[in-house]
Amino acid sequence: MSVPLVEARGVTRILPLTVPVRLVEDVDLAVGPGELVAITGPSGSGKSSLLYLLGILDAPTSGEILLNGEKTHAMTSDQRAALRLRGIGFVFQFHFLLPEFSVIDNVAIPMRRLGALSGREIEARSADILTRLGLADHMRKRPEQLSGGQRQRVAVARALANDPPLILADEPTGSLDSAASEQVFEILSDIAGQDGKSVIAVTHDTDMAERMDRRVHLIDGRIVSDERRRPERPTGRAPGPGAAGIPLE
Ligand SMILES: Nc1ncnc2c1ncn2[C@@H]1O[C@H](COP(=O)(O)OP(=O)(O)OP(=O)(O)O)[C@@H](O)[C@H]1O
Repeated sequence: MSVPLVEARGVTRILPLTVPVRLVEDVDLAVGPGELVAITGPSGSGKSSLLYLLGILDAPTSGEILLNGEKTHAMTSDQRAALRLRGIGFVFQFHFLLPEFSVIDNVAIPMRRLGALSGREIEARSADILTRLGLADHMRKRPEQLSGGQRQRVAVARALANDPPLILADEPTGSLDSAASEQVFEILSDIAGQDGKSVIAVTHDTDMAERMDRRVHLIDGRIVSDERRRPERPTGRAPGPGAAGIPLE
């Protein structure tokens, strides 16, 4: 792997409570473009904590997180927010769509915040992403008019809005039935395999984890195994438009 898209180097996160809580301990992890990585482990093993650290939503107590080779430790919170907006798409177990907005307007939110495209371009791009995710007939609906699986696909579409090279998903299929889970899995798999994005997903679903390129298993905040099922994708492959690096501005 040349420069990993996201890297944790010796990352430890301790919550400074009266009795300090060790969430993540001495984690080294490097993920390259096009990799589809499962983070697994028992409940309370630190999976979500690690994902939030990789997504610079939280900061390590010691060690460092690098995005596209850039150290994030010394960045201001504004710089981190800008980096997240452009460089990282998040998908959570619960979709967190805005109920008063239409599906297409929910997908447009990150693009409007970024302010790089015109209103017409935003509308066209939102429609393209939703069409790709099989939601062309639902764009003008409100989230409440959709099934759980459709809503989660809208959440994935929103995560893709600014074409980030990194997608972080926390139990993305945790509240879905098996058919809807399969659809979301296929989409995440395509985002990695076809678009060349790095996709890291926390999951309790061992069957799904087995089908990913790589499985990182945590116990008590430590990585106890890191198994690659498929060889690393050659770095020349894939990265689609905007996926080659994370712009810092
Ligand atoms: N704010 C907090 N205060 C106290 N303990 C916390 C806090 N946040 C997390 N923890 C504890 O830290 C540990 C790791 O939590 P984390 O949510 O990362 O685990 P997880 O593997 O994602 O769990 P799950 O599979 O149940 O979602 C757990 O034991 C959790 O209870």
